[in-house]
Amino acid sequence: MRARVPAWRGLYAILDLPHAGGLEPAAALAGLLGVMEIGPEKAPTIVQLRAKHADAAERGRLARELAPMVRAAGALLIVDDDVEAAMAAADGVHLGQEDMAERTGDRPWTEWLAELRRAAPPGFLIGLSTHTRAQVEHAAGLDVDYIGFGPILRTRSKLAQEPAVGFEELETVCTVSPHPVVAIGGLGAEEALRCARAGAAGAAMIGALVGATEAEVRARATTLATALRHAIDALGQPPSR
Ligand SMILES: Cc1ncc(COP(=O)(O)OP(=O)(O)O)c(N)n1
Ligand SMILES: Cc1nc(C(=O)O)sc1CCOP(=O)(O)O
Ligand SMILES: [Mg+2]
Repeated sequence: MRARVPAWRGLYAILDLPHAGGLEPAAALAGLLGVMEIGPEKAPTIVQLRAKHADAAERGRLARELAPMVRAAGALLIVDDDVEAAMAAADGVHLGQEDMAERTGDRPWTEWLAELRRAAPPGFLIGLSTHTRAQVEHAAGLDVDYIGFGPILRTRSKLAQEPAVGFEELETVCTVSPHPVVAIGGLGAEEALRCARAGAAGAAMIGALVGATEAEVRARATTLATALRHAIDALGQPPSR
């Protein structure tokens, strides 16, 4: 089985704050979105706000500030970790295995996710990190919209990382997962294209999108987004929504 291809296929840009290139959040985001060159194939289709060092109030403020820019570009804003900030201002949330364990405690994940679905607006996206085949198989029974799978290669952007899974395992996971797969971890342009050819719906990146100026970020994001969309569409499966 191959998962359906979502409309948001392509570049999944992670805006990791504080920005490693020293840019303010809005400038880094403007670069990612390629403001002057927006077209469905030239910009990331998803931007994730990942602000691990911000407190809840600051994360909420950032999500409210950035959401209109992301939406004006025709993309979706996902907030990492923070369900409350995501529900208040964004189009979805991304949760890791540890986030889920903390949130659910002794409760079944299915039950907690059903509650989240009921509370969330229609179309709200829920993403879940997976790092092993067992986690992918567990996720298959969960009401999530996509899984992150990685790290594909070792990453410099996350200290506490799981062992690298590699491209062959990604290809298998893309075949067995009913959910669209977003590949993550250690990806540059070449690696992202390999992920697309392995069947990933998206390639998520932090480091490959960092630049010291807005123009530099824009050049990186535009090139990557365009190449990825072409590679994914070349597989020939029409997007489902
Ligand atoms: C698309 C995507 N995939 C995986 C992750 C990692 O989430 P998590 O394991 O919760 O780690 P943190 O990013 O929260 O440190 C992600 N953020 N996005
Ligand atoms: C945030 C994150 N999660 C990962 C996972 O394996 O779940 S890897 C990762 C870091 C991705 O950054 P870069 O593109 O710079 O390697
Ligand atoms: Mg997390």
